[in-house]
Amino acid sequence: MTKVIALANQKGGVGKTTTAVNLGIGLAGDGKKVLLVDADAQGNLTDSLGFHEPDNLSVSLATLLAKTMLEESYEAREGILHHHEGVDLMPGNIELSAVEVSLVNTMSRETILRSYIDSVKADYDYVLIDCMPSLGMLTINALAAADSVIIPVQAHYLPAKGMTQLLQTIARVRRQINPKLVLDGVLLTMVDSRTKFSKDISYILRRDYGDKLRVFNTEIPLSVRAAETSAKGKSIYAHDPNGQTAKAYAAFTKEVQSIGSERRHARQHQTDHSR
Ligand SMILES: Nc1ncnc2c1ncn2[C@@H]1O[C@H](COP(=O)(O)OP(=O)(O)OP(=O)(O)O)[C@@H](O)[C@H]1O
Ligand SMILES: [Mg+2]
Repeated sequence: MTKVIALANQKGGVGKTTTAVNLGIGLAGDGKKVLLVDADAQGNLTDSLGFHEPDNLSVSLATLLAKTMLEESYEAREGILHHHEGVDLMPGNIELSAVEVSLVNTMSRETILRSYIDSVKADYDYVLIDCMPSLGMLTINALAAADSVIIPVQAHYLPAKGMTQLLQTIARVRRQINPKLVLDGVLLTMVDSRTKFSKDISYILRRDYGDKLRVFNTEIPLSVRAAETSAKGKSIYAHDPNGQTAKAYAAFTKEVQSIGSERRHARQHQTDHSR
């Protein structure tokens, strides 16, 4: 079964896109079929995968969302690009801004992205949606389309206030649109292990939220090599295979895969006991 994961945080620059790339390519390296969906008008995910002029693409997510809204038909694989490290990409670009505006007056405005993803997901084990830094309609659409959410948090800032708002939005989407939505957890990114501040953030997150949500064991280190990857159009595994960040993203990829099996075991356990 396909698992659809949204990478969301309305705070900008926390590592959503970098995580989408390296989790996606990490999963592909483990033999999974992966579609990355760029749901951000900045087109950073598309750019990071080497399609450096996303605004010049003739078909992108905006095209297909517009067709979905108008109930026009499209080819199942229309617009899907392939990256040489083994993942597919539904690119995004500036046209998503216009789509986001027109969603407001559309029927089923929260579930247009879900309809699109439902039409392509059978080909994939994982669909990862890279959200934009806002809690607007496109992010709501991503949460409505997802089975679970991963929240990257940059270890430089105390996330307290923004986190509460994000958790409330997730809870509201779960109540009103997508009851099966779960929060997989929070991923600490850009962790500078030399500073006490990074350690404090990690400690505070685990202390204040640890009983309500998973904080992934893996922390992504701050590294210039990670920051270089988007310009190169490749993953950290290709750019700096022996570095700490590649190791961390590989470990994080394993953690994400283990969540599915934990849940399956828990369900199995429940059904065994209810027999
Ligand atoms: N582990 C890391 N160490 C150092 N720099 C990083 C790391 N991860 C990401 N970066 C850099 O930090 C910046 C923000 O990362 P990224 O684009 O992944 O965040 P984002 O949450 O997707 O941002 P936005 O909210 O704008 O979409 C980028 O320039 C990226 O290259
Ligand atoms: Mg981004």
